[in-house]
Amino acid sequence: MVFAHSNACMKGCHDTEKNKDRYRWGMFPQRARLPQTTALTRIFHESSALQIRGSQTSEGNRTSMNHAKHFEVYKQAVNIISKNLDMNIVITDLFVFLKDHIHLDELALIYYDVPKNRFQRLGHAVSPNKKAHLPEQLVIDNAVGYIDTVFNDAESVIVINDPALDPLATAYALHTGKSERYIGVPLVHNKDRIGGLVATRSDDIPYDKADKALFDLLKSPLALAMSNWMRHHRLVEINDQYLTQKRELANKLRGDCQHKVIGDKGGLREVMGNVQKVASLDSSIVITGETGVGKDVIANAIHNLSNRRENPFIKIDCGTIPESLIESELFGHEKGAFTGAQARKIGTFEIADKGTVFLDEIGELSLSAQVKLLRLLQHREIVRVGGPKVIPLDIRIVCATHRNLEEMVKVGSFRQDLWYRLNVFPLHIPPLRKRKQDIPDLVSYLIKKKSREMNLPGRPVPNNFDLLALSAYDWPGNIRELENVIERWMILGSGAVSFQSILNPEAHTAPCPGTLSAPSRLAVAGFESITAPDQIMTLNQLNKEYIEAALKICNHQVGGEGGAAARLGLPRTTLASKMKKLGIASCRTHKAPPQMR
Ligand SMILES: Nc1ncnc2c1ncn2[C@@H]1O[C@H](COP(=O)(O)OP(=O)(O)OP(=O)(O)O)[C@@H](O)[C@H]1O
Repeated sequence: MVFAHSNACMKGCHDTEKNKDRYRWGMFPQRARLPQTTALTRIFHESSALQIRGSQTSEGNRTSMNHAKHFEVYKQAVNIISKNLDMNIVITDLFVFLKDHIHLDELALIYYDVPKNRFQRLGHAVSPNKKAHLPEQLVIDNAVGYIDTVFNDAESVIVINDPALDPLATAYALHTGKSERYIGVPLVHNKDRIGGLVATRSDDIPYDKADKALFDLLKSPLALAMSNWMRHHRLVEINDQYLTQKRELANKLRGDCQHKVIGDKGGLREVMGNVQKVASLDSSIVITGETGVGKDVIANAIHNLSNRRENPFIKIDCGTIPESLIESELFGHEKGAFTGAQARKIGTFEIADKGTVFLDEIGELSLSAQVKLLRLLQHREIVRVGGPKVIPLDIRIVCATHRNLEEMVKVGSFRQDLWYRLNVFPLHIPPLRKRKQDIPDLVSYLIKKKSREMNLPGRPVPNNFDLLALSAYDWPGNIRELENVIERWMILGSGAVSFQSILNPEAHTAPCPGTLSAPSRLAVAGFESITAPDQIMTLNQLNKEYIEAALKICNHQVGGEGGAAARLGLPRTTLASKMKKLGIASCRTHKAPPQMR
């Protein structure tokens, strides 16, 4: 048996008659001097001294294998073992082959599955008339100790003619219900204990020295094959894990993205209508718009609504890659294509085959890269830098720019033919100041997003006053700026700080209509009654009136319980400084200054 005896058993064996049935010895007498040879010739050299049964038809039919025949058997076995990565096929083919050289009814490759603490059958072949097979999995007591004992003598082939003498053989015999004879060889590769090859025979004839010689021949190639299989298996497992993770992330991303185009029913209704129309086609798209309006978001939406959604979506920011590298980034390069190209590099387009490439800031693309991009768009193929090979690709190009590409075409810094090829379907994203109706939805979406990112237990809710302040702002940085403002607001403590103070209203609010003087009840009532532009006042005016109204209601008490600060949800000091800034006389008729804490 491969994983043969325990120490205790071995001891006992020396003292009993049964020991004769259970013999194991080093296969090859130590040679005084071995020529410097390869592993293969060494095995061949050593094994040639042994007797191997030429035919299994009768025990007496043994022939001394000559050098050439021995080598022939080894060669054929190696051929079978290395032909296939599937160990089941290897063992089945090996079983058929070995039957011409040794008597066996069953052949199995086994290994010890450490996490599951059990022996596992990996490849298996059996004679058609054999009914009870070695089990697929088997648990024995003290498996680790048992394996230690077996592998400490890893150079030996083990023969067990009495299963009672070996714990694993005993367990197998209990399972099959038969007392069989076993021959096995432990497989070690690079000092790693890989597993073992086990054969059984059901007749009464013991395995002998010639059988052992044959098994010894198999151990190196089998150990190598099994080690390769294990590595392959591990890689397949890792690959599967990555694919699962990738699928989950893609699903999550898709899920996020589906809700991410805020304003699709509002200010982006028209844009999203066009996205729906063009997404499933392969037409190139140019997205234009100011910085931060959501060009990335729309490019993502196009990919996710297209038939390419299961394939890669890769964004390249042409503005951030040095001009000297951009060609190699996009199209890849061959080894030695230029100084420093020490290995072949696969470019983004190749990686994104069957998917979408989003070229942000396409206006930054060098003229030579523009030529290559044109070739991709015209012929659906690329050539790596420094390479002769034409590589066909199936890519959809979406690009974006905040530069005026038509102007660039006019001055010759952007190729006209490429511009026509790209600009099949232009999409313009309006700036946030032109779609302020989206602000409330964007705000609640961004608060939700930031709360998640910042791991906050609850989500702050802005009041109407806050929303009005946000709507009055111009948003030169568009949604990216809104996102930053919200993050700052949340970090500073949403209840304690107003958006106006973050936005610096003096610089960005709409021009002051001058003489507007809305009744303070507008402020107190939450502005529901504002219905016309001339009713809008500046936020400073509004703030002032609102705070004055609150003070009046609170009997001019600023701090303490029931004071205006508490009612306004502000720390007393914050309200006091606002009052100072807005020119509101503090504690005009304050009744209880000591209460101000
Ligand atoms: N419609 C939208 N719904 C939700 N979030 C959005 C929307 N538009 C933009 N955003 C968010 O605003 C931020 C900026 O958006 P994005 O990067 O897409 O802008 P951009 O136009 O590509 O900017 P740039 O021109 O600087 O590259 C991102 O965090 C994005 O998630």
